Amino acid sequence: MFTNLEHLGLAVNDLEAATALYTTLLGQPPYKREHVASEAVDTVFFQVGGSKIELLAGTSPDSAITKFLAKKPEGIHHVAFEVADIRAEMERLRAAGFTLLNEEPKRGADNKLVCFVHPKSAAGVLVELCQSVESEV
Ligand SMILES: CC[C@H](C(=O)O)C(=O)SCCNC(=O)CCNC(=O)[C@H](O)C(C)(C)COP(=O)(O)OP(=O)(O)OC[C@H]1O[C@@H](n2cnc3c(N)ncnc32)[C@H](O)[C@@H]1OP(=O)(O)O
Ligand SMILES: [Co+2]
Repeated sequence: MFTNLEHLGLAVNDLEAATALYTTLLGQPPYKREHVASEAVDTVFFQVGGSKIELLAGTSPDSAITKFLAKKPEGIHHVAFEVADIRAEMERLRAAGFTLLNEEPKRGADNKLVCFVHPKSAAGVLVELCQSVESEV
């Protein structure tokens, strides 16, 4: 079951400049900065009510964010939903014909297990499923 819009992922060229901008825009500082080596990204998280903004910058040429920004302007990169049971949701989406970008859940940022759905099977939106690690059975 999808339980919440967990975060909006924004791809940015200059993480420090974007962090300063969003600190002013949101009127609050980020609550977390995290490097995710497996994705070759640096992330900065802001909490906005029940949702979050995740700023992402690529840290290597083969980072998905670097590749994205080589072809597209800065902006919305993905939408992430919180799920109660990521494995069950992956099975459900596979059976429904969605293309998943990873076979198994993988460690994401912010203490989450994550999986991505290809934008081509989600009406042009890169969708991320997130399950809190603490809640993993
Ligand atoms: C996990 C840490 C953190 C977290 O929250 O926990 C993150 O969120 S990390 C986020 C970065 N990691 C990822 O995005 C992993 C999943 N992404 C991928 O596997 C690729 O980026 C992929 C498959 C979506 C695109 O791969 P690639 O760029 O090599 O392919 P193309 O450029 O050929 O794109 C194919 C096709 O898809 C369109 N596209 C690409 N990226 C996006 C996007 N973010 N949103 C919407 N559409 C996207 C692209 O335009 C191409 O379409 P076409 O019509 O053929 O031009
Ligand atoms: Co994300």
